[in-house]
Parts: sequence; C-alpha cells; structure tokens
Amino acid sequence: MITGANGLLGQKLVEQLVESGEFVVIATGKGPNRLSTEGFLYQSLDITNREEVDQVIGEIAPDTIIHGAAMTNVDQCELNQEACVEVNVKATEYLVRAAEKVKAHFVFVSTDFIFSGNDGPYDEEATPDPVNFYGETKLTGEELVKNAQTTWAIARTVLVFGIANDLSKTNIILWVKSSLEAGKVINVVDDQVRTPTLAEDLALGCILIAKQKAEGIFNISGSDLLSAYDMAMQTADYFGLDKTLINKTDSTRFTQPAKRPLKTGFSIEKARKQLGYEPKTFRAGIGILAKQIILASS
Ligand SMILES: NC(=O)C1=CN([C@@H]2O[C@H](COP(=O)(O)OP(=O)(O)OC[C@H]3O[C@@H](n4cnc5c(N)ncnc54)[C@H](O)[C@@H]3O)[C@@H](O)[C@H]2O)C=CC1
Repeated sequence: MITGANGLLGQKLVEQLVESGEFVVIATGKGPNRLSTEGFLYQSLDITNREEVDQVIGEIAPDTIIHGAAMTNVDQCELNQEACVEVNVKATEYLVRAAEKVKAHFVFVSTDFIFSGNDGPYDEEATPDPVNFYGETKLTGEELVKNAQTTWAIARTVLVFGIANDLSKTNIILWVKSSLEAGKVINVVDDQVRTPTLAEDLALGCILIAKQKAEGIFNISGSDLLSAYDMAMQTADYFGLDKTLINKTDSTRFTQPAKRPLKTGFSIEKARKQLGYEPKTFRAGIGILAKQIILASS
C-alpha cells in the first residue's frame, strides 16, 4: 500500500510495482485517482483523517506500507506550520498506529532536510539538526517510526527530480532548459550542494526495501555530489544550450521563508551493499527526463 500515490514518488512507485508483476498494489491518495497507468487498486485516503486511516488499513491489512505522502513545499511548511504538523507528524502517527495493528512493514520516506547542511554529505549515523520547520516535522515523523511496534525502515532522500504524469511539477532541469531556450539569464547558487535523486531511483530504492523487508535507515539518493550551479551547467551541456546565460551566485542573495541547509548530500554505501541499490548518474537522469519530455509532448 502506497500513501501519496498521486505525487511524484507515488506515481513512479505504482508504475514500477505494477510492472514487476510481483505485488497486489493498493495506491492511496488524497481525492480521486490522478494516475495515468492501470493494474492496481485505487483507494481515496486523506491521511489526516484518523478514522479513514484506521478503516482503510484495517480492511486492506497490507503486508507493507510505503508512506510517501507529505506536505513537501518547504516554504509553505514554514508559513503554515499547523497544516505541516497535521500531514507530516500527526498523519504519520495515525498510519504507524494502524500499521501496528495489522503488523505491516512500515517504510517512511524522509529527507536530507533533517540535517543542518554544515557538514554534509551524510551517512545514516549522522546527527540530525534541521534548519527549517519542514525538516523538524520530518524528523519527528522519523522518531515516531523508529518507536513503532512493527518492523520499519526509513528511506531518506535528497532533491528528487522527475516528470509527473500531469507535468505539474517543475524541477531544476526543466527550469534551466526552458529558461535557456528562451534566452533568459539565470542566477544559480553554487553554495547549496546535494546528491540529486531521479524519482525512478527513489522508487527503486523503496521497492528494494519493501521486497527485502529491510529494517533501519537507508540513504536512497543519487551518487553525484553537485551544487545547483553544477546541475545547471550539466543540463545546459546535455541539451546544447548557452552556458554563458548561467550566472553563479550564492544563497545570501535569496530570501525565502524557509532556510535551506547548505551542504547536504548522502553517502549511499549502505544501500548499495545491503540492498543492491545503484542509482543513475545525474547526466543519465537528464537523459531519462529528456525522453519523457518528448513522450509527454507527442
Ligand atoms: N521532492 C523532493 O525533493 C524530496 C522529497 N522527499 C520526501 O519524499 C516523499 C515524496 O515526495 P514527492 O513525491 O516529491 O512529493 P509530492 O509533493 O509530489 O507528493 C506528495 C503527495 O502527498 C500527498 N498528500 C499531501 N497531503 C495528503 C493527505 N492529507 N492525504 C493524502 N495524501 C496527501 C499530495 O497530494 C501528493 O500527492 C515525501 O515524503 C517527501 O517528504 C524527501 C526529500 C526531497
């Protein structure tokens, strides 16, 4: 059972799980089914509704729950903290309690934003110290999961990029591509460092965890440690666009409601060794997006 199935990760998870043919997939999401594929059962589920959560999980009694739903807009979390707590903390608790009753393996998707960004890249043992409210709520979610009376895993990830089926979500690659194609000058920070993650790779990592019923914390991200500026330059290079339109800048030039950690990124050695997880390079990820852009516009 997947939560947040209409989201970017949710869509990729459902696609890959169905394609493998090994699972009965229950996709749950807020409101109607917005997935473009078939071969699964869809159940509308607002995870902030405790009764609904109890009822749906009680009836389905899934083997495994991959909890990908979250309030993911970091600035909105800072501005609307009550709503952020409802989704990222309280709903996670409802799901954990319901999972305990049916003894489901519980996989929680978490974030590099639980870290300060002063001393990345991080391994699974590093000490969290979030710099914004979103990070705080995801860390509280992790604590709830760690104390669950059922088996659990936490899949932490970093800057997820991919193409959603309704093209609703933008990402750094799409932004750089469209700006440079329009001849626009863009300012890109070189002091925020990440290991960007192709959405398909994150889904793959979650599925490896689910299949093996692996327990504990796993870093599931890309392996290339890049600044946002590096990502922009690689994107321009891939599409043969004008790199002189990309200006290097730093985070002090931007004011956003939520502070961003500077240097995060993950070491993924544990997932490589224990799960057999191997992500694409960032360049290969751009290539996959490029094909999806062509398919979406044809
Ligand atoms: N996108 C990123 O760069 C990163 C994402 N993550 C984590 O990865 C996970 C997946 O993220 P994405 O797929 O990128 O996000 P997304 O924003 O595309 O999907 C999240 C989904 O959760 C759903 N949702 C929100 N409130 C809900 C509710 N009350 N009931 C049911 N569903 C609800 C939304 O409708 C949406 O479909 C999240 O847990 C996020 O915290 C972690 C690090 C980076």
